[in-house]
Amino acid sequence: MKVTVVGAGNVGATCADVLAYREIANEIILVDIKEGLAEGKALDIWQKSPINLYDSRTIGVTNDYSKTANSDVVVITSGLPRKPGMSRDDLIETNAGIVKSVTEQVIKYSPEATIIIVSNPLDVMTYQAHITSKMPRNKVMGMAGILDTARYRAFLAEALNVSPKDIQAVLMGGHGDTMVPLPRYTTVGGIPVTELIDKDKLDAIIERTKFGGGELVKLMGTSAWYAPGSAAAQMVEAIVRDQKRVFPVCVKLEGEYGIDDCYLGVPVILGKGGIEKVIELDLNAEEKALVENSRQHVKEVMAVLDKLN
Ligand SMILES: NC(=O)C1=CN([C@@H]2O[C@H](COP(=O)(O)OP(=O)(O)OC[C@H]3O[C@@H](n4cnc5c(N)ncnc54)[C@H](O)[C@@H]3O)[C@@H](O)[C@H]2O)C=CC1
Ligand SMILES: O=C([O-])CC(=O)C(=O)O
Repeated sequence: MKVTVVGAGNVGATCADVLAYREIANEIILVDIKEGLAEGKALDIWQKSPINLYDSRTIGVTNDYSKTANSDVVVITSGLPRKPGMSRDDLIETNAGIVKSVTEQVIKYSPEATIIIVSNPLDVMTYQAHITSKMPRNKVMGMAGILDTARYRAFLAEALNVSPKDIQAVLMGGHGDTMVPLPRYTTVGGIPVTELIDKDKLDAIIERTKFGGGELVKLMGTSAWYAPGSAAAQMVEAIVRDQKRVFPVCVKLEGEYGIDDCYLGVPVILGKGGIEKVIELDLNAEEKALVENSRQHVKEVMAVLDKLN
């Protein structure tokens, strides 16, 4: 399997590293616009292989998309990260141009690839890749839900003093402050979380999750990369190994949840066909209202993108 990661910055290089050491793909191409950066990071990851015992080959290139030809999956992480005080939406103008030009190059050399967008603002950059690539919705998707649920699960594991492995959760909506963690679909070793934690504590964890990206931006002056890079690699793994994993993924909704033509995070089945199924949950009135609020926000940012194109 051949996987390309565009953007050799914090998230892209982490993703390539996880893909390599977990041997998710045997050939990993790292691309960046900055001369030498992708070559250097790919070489560093390759030189780690005798230590960590893997044989996936990582190769870096500066803007040479011919080397990405016939990739099975392409992860797009190129673009600016936010700084303290910024929202993800503030990145739209710069990142839309980057995602558009990168998608054109990717599709030229790998017309059959499945594309995973990571660049922010996530839902709207997924929309940008979709309109540029003109690919069906099952092959163009955005990574956010695995990361957002991972934050939620990690906070819960800490509060309950249990292993994060045993916490399962669903989260829906856009990748922003309007995201919707769903306590009714959160379990701890099969036990509904509501039986194990007070409502006040759970509400505080939900609020922390919604602003989880911003918490890290404030701490580091730039955004997170270990969990985001690993989350993107987990999506690649589900596709290349045809695992049929159930994850929250950003996808174009076409009538599901009564929503049309909007890119939102929803639970899906991820396998070799990309998004093989959108799972429709029977949301209650309160959950529906929260998802609708998120939909409206994403739609507003999609309208900004329409003006840029
Ligand atoms: N979806 C999500 O959950 C997450 C999204 N992000 C987003 O991912 C993006 C990348 O974040 P970081 O890796 O931290 O940033 P970074 O600044 O470390 O890396 C971005 C890389 O993209 C490269 N780049 C810029 N234009 C390019 C082009 N036209 N072609 C190829 N490469 C190009 C830059 O040279 C840089 O190396 C940001 O937009 C960030 O907001 C970050 C974390 C989570
Ligand atoms: O917060 C950011 O800007 C990056 C991101 O999307 C995240 O870490 O959730």
